Amino acid sequence: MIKDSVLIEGLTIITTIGVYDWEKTIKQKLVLDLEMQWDNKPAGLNDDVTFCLDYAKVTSAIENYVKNRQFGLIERVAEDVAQLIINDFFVPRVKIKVSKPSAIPSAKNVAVIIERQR
Ligand SMILES: Nc1nc2c(c(=O)[nH]1)N=C([C@H](O)[C@@H](O)CO)CN2
Repeated sequence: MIKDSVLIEGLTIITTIGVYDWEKTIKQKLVLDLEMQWDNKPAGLNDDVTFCLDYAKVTSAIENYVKNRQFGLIERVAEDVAQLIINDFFVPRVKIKVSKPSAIPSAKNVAVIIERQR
């Protein structure tokens, strides 16, 4: 059982997100927090980037995917990003929090959290 992970925290992406018509004509901020299960031992022992889950490459893939699409629910963003990480980066398990901090003026934040595995 692998207990190691790679994190990406506070990843801010501006995109088209929301269920209402007025939201489909504007861009809003999402913030993603990710915990990706990964065995960090080979990378650590060899000090070799080829063994690691490269958080820079994962970040670029997520940014390119999310900012160039239109979504209704933040749940959909979470599901799509989970599948991208599992399928393209061979991550066995991922936990994702998607926040939409501007959604509810009287709330500091709203978010969903999902966990998915290959
Ligand atoms: N669980 C969710 N509830 C709501 C969402 C959502 O994405 N997930 N979205 C909206 C609207 O788009 C809202 O953000 C507009 O302020 C409402 N509820």
